[in-house]
Amino acid sequence: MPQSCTAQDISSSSSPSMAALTTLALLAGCLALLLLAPWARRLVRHLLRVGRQVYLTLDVPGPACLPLLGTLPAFLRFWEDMEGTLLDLVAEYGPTVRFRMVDRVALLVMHPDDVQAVITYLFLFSCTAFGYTAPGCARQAVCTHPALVNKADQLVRSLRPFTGDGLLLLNGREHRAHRKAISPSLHFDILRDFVAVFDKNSRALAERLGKHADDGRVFDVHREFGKLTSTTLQETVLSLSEDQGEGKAGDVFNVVGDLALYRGMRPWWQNDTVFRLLSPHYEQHKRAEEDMDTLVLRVLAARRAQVSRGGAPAPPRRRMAFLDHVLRSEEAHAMSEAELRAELKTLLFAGSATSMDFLSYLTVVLTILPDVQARLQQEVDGVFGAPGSPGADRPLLPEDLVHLDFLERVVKEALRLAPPVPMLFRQASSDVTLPRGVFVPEGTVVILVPAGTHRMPSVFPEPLRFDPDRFLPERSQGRHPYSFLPFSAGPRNCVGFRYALMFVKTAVANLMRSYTFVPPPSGAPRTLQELHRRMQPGATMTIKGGALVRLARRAPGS
Ligand code: HEM
Repeated sequence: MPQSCTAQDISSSSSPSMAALTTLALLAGCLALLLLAPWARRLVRHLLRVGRQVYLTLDVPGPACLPLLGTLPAFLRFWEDMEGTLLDLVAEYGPTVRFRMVDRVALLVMHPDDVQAVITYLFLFSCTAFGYTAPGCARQAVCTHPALVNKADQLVRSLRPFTGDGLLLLNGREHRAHRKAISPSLHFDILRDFVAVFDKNSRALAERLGKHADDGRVFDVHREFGKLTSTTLQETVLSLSEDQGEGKAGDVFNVVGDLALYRGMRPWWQNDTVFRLLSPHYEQHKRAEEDMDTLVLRVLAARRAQVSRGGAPAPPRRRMAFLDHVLRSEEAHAMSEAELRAELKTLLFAGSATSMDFLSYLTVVLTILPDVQARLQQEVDGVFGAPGSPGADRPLLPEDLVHLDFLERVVKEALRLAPPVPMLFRQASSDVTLPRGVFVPEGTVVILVPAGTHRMPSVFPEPLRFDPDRFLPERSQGRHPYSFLPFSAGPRNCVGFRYALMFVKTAVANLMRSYTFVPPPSGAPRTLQELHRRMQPGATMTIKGGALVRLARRAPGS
């Protein structure tokens, strides 16, 4: 009779293989579940993508990686102290530096050849390697390659709640369409009309500053420039007069910039639910979103109604605000209400913090370099007459700006040394090789750092010296066209760069007509190097502790 097997036998004879099978089945089940869940699939895909980025950029030099965190601490250190670390990074690793963040690889790109490729989308690559040879081309050709045209997705996610999908964040066809609708409204002829507003508001600022000149006390000129910039933008973009506009708009834009960067830099705050439940900044974030909406909603609704009724008289051609131009343009009719709102918020945000921070930086530079300030005053007096002379008080006209050559060079040199937008973020939508041979895998974030490009001694000799005359035409000849990027370049350059230059020149000229900026007796930076150590990168570069100055009235005939 065959022996029956006992339970004991079963467990002892088959337990190892059964246990292994069960474990395997469980694992396979979990894996299948994971792969079926969309979020799990996304996660696995993302990890594979990042792994590929890491592997294919192993030969690009960069700081050493920590387990899990990668080079995030090194990147945040660089972010906190760009002045102190930028040149060291370049000296150690060269003009392309690789960072490995928690969830992606980022490459800092500073060499003008590579910069050109990134922002003009033109790539020099070996045609034969792609099995394609351009007519008349033996090995290399300039080919249009849109791989790096898109903004990095963290930037888009962190700024979108505030501005919506405006020019700064849009990609591809939508970007081109909006750009086409908006650019004509910032045309040179229209900007000439805005000079009257720039002049009126900066003279009002000069008047307000009189009290500081009289009491001789130290004050933070950044707040004043905030008011000047936001009032002027609201007037020229939305057609709001000073008392209709939102006086605190400048503060809102600063907060928005800081919050967007704070969130964009920290991968753990990317998820909306996590940010809402856990972040100490959520309430502030929500308020700032509401403030941005409030700024444009009221005006846009009223103006749209006017235009569609057709009854409201068009504002006189002179002083017509940007919004009035856009609403009357054919392209804008194709834009939805939400798109138009996003563009208005984008223009106000992009134009405000950049201009006010730059004016503050330039003013502090003038306190440190009295010779430059004296030369500026001399030039301004040559155009308007010395203080107290007949006509010295006349309004500034667009024609005057053409004669302020030295001022233009001072502005450019200040933009070179401290470009207000510290980093430009792009993300590779496919694999691409930069002209100097660095391979950029799909998904990699490419960060242009204008301050790094602007300090390459091969392009700007003695790069740390403030020398406005390096922008004289004879000294600019032969300079790489993509070595000076305060407004970026190419099809995604700053749409407001002419506006910004005219506005800044008008404001500085009007202040120089009446005042001399003087350094505070103590606690202020005494050298450019000290000033640069205090520059704090955010969405724009601000001065830690504010732009502290004193003001002295210029004596008649001085
Ligand atoms: C000193 C002042 C300014 C500086 C340094 C500056 C700099 C820049 C830079 C570097 C970019 C490119 C950003 C990127 O690629 O990520 C940019 C884009 C932009 N700027 Fe400015 N900007 C200034 C003033 C203004 C003003 C006054 C306006 C509006 C009136 C403006 C509107 C814009 C817009 C809409 C974009 C997005 C353009 C696009 O992607 O097509 N900016 N700006």
